[in-house]
Amino acid sequence: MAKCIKNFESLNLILDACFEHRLDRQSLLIAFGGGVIGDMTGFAASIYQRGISFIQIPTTLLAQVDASVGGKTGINNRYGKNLIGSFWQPCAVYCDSAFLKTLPKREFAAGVAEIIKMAVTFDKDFFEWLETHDLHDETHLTTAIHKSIAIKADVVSQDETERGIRAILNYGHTFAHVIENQTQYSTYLHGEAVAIGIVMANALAQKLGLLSKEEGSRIEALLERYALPTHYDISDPEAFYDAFFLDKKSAHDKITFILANGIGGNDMRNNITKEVVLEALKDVNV
Ligand SMILES: O=C(O)C(=O)C[C@@H](O)[C@H](O)[C@H](O)COP(=O)(O)O
Ligand SMILES: [Zn+2]
Repeated sequence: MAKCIKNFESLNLILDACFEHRLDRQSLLIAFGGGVIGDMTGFAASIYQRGISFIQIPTTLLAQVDASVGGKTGINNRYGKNLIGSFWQPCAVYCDSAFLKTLPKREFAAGVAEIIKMAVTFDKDFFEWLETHDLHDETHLTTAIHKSIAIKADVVSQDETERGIRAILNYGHTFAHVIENQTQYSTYLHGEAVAIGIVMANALAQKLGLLSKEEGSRIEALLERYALPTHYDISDPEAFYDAFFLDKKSAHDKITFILANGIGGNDMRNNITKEVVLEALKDVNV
């Protein structure tokens, strides 16, 4: 699976190629591929000779609706996901839905998970539209891509470096990143881990009275309609909990959880006790 190449070794290969081809500060890198390629190319562009331009040509659904937009770049290390990186905006993002025609089913579903993420946290009407429209239909897919990019662009334009509202785009990710790291980026695609993370975050939101059981079930049903995984066996809840502290949203020993506040709403909480979090994890670990 591609995520295991998002590391220092691959980054070095890109930088070496830049030097070998004598790229200069006027040069331009083109990230042509999925989210991993975009994240690594963007990061290389941000540090090569203190920063050169790059453009994104995303070829997966996940990269088109999410990863290519907003300028988050980076790599993973043994401590966790995307822990080394930069904010570096592409000078353009070109999305062509023709690339999606040959996308493997799992890759397609992984992108849908990020679309659902945006609908749940920002747009109830969009969520209800997703419940009644099949994204395997090309016209519906195009509508969903436009809508997701619009939501993301709106959020990023308010908070480019994630000091506030942009963190909402991390709904499901606090859990997903731990799952991805624990499984060495080789079991789940990023969007699949996000789908599981959304269900875990929803269990927590339900414990806090932010989300009803019925709303949680609707979200889970929509994820399952695209054959996305919604369950992960947590073998060691304490270790799972401890891993949250490496999340970039945690500060001063406090973990910030991004939660749905009803469908179409969101909330950020950094005062949830460990006991409540562990209880929520227990609820989904059956
Ligand atoms: O663009 C954002 O902001 C996001 O959080 C989008 C996420 O879907 C994406 O996976 C992002 O790379 C996660 O960022 P991170 O800061 O949690 O590593
Ligand atoms: Zn993501």
